[in-house]
Amino acid sequence: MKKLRVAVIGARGRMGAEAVRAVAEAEDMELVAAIGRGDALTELVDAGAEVAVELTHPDAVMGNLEFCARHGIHGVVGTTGWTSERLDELNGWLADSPGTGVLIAPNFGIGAVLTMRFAQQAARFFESVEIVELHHPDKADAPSGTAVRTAQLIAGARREAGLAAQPDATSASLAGARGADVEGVPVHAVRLRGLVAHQEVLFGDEGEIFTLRHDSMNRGSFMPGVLLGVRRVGGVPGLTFGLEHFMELDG
Ligand SMILES: NC(=O)C1=CN([C@@H]2O[C@H](COP(=O)(O)OP(=O)(O)OC[C@H]3O[C@@H](n4cnc5c(N)ncnc54)[C@H](OP(=O)(O)O)[C@@H]3O)[C@@H](O)[C@H]2O)C=CC1
Ligand SMILES: O=C(O)C1=N[C@H](C(=O)O)C[C@H](O)C1
Repeated sequence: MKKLRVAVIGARGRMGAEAVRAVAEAEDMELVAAIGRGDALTELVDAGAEVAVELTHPDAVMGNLEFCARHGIHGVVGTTGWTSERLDELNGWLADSPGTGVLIAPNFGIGAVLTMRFAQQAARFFESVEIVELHHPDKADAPSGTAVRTAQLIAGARREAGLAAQPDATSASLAGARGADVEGVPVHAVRLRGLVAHQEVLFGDEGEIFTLRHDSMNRGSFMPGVLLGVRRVGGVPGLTFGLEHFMELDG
């Protein structure tokens, strides 16, 4: 069997180290490069990497992906901090490199992807919704990429259903007390030693509260999603946003 030649960028980080282990143990993959800060990206080309798993930092991800796109190396990206401007730039590089695929997964956890899907489905039935995401205190970005994506999906479903803005009579508050406003959905970020990655989506209506909760108890929980992305990305040129597109959720 021909093995997929896979590299990890950010290999010495919390997620990167886990990904190095998962790729090395996968029977259909060969780990050909483990790139850390200060290592040359040309190692990817020298090693003949077909897919690069990118798990670094919002400040580093764009340079790494530009290099990969230029060299026809597919990307599986967990790094957060995505804006529409960044996605446009990435799409530009991919347009110049037809055949190259990039998957950006706000969350590789299967349960987290399902939470996002269920939240999207529930959104039109409830007047109010708020998101609480809870993470370890070493995380660089807030709110989490998962929470932003969840809020965007909920907001889109509310718009489609013609729902009005949520009720909120707050007229005096301390800055931040009502969370970040992501397309009309309040998102609250908790940073606490002992946590890994957790999210609650709270829906409310008259006399009824509906809560969706997902907990990643360790970073091994993300690895089945990472490996799924690595196996599938080469067959899907261009940008794919969200692991759900590789999970056949609709059939
Ligand atoms: N999509 C998902 O399911 C998940 C996504 N994440 C995201 O993945 C990213 C990484 O998270 P995590 O592993 O916890 O973070 P860490 O800080 O533990 O790891 C990041 C690693 O990337 C390295 N790094 C920074 N810049 C570069 C660069 N230019 N080239 C190569 N390596 C670089 C860092 O080196 P140094 O230590 O020297 O700075 C560090 O080793 C974050 O954006 C996080 O939000 C995390 C978990 C799950
Ligand atoms: O930094 C993390 O740890 C995580 N980052 C991702 C995010 O921002 O959503 C995914 C998961 O929540 C863990």
